[in-house]
Amino acid sequence: EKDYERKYMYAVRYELIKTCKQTGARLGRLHTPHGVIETPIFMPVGTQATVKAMTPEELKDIGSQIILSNTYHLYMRPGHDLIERAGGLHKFMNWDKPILTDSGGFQVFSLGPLRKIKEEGVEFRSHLDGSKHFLSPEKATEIQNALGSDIIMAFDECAPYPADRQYVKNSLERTTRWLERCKAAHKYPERQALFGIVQGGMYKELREQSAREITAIDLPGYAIGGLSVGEPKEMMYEVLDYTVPLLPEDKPRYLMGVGSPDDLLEGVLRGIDMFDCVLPTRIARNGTAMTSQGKVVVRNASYAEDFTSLDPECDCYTCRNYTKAYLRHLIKCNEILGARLLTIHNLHFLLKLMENVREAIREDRLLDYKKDFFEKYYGK
Ligand SMILES: CNc1nc2c(CC[C@H]3O[C@H](OC)[C@H](OC)[C@@H](OC)[C@@H]3OC)c3nc(N)[nH]c(=O)c3cc2[nH]1
Repeated sequence: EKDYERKYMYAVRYELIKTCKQTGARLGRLHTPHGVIETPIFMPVGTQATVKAMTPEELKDIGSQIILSNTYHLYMRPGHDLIERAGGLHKFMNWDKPILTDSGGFQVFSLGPLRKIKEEGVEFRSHLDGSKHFLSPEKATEIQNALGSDIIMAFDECAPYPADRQYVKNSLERTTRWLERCKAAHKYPERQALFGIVQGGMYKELREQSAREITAIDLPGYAIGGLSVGEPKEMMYEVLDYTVPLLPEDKPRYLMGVGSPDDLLEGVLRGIDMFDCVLPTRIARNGTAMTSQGKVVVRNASYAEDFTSLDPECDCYTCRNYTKAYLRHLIKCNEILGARLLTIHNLHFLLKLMENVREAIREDRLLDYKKDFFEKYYGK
């Protein structure tokens, strides 16, 4: 039975190991064609088939189990057909662990006025040369089939924030129809897991409607979309409070576009298993580090002669070998090594945070861990 399910029912199978007695947090394993992923997990973002400034070996050294890449960007450049001819995204970027790709929905919607939404799909202009393009559920699925990612996301509309109730209702109902079309167009369900995405904005009844409609479609996993779009943190947590319980316990739950350390912890407490965010890599390139003592902006003059390591409690390559003064120098000179060393540290920091979270769940002490972390990182 297990083997049958493993081989033929789903490309990705979630194994719930335990639920933390103190909270709703879960410890799990995600079995994929490219390996097993321990959850809760933070997934580094590699938009253009690379996690910026990192080699695959460095990503593995810091504990990355899965990385993300972007359908919209890869379709635009170098083209999903070229990547297919290269043997698929894993081969093209020399990454033999799991890959998750977004459907491009979020990207084309964030292109703003350049795009027109219709039942058929979305017409938009390329951010590179202004040429006209069209993305539909079928096209987004075809692109991800060509890329060969282990987890592919449904083509959805991430409603803007704020958005009026009727708009959000029409949008979520179209997203459900689009999910049916993605599932019908999906060529390899036995080796690429299609995840549905729950929408519904910040409206309780609409979130309940979307969760009902999306989970009525049998899939290997489900995401909560339409959050981390500028709404207040408390609002996002409230939406999670009433949306997560509507998702099936035996499938992975992915909160898209989240997040900062506090959002990761608050999401885990509410039963989320998977997260992605550009934050750690993006702020690294601007010279900001996430450390056990909170954020450190190495560019600040106060670090000019600070010959201590970035984070006394961190054992990453950067913290073992370089000082704040040297990192500040590299960032001030806009040296590539500066971006590399801070990216290594920030990704290691978040991956280590999630490893500590998994251990805390295992030992039923996640609330205590969260309290300690908040006091040290946020000073509260
Ligand atoms: C930040 N708040 C945020 N990001 C949302 C992403 C995109 C995630 C996407 O966000 C970047 O693309 C722009 C990342 O590339 C830079 C992508 O990684 C490859 C990542 O793909 C999973 C959403 N994607 C879909 N399909 N649907 C959503 O409702 C949604 C909501 C998000 N909120």
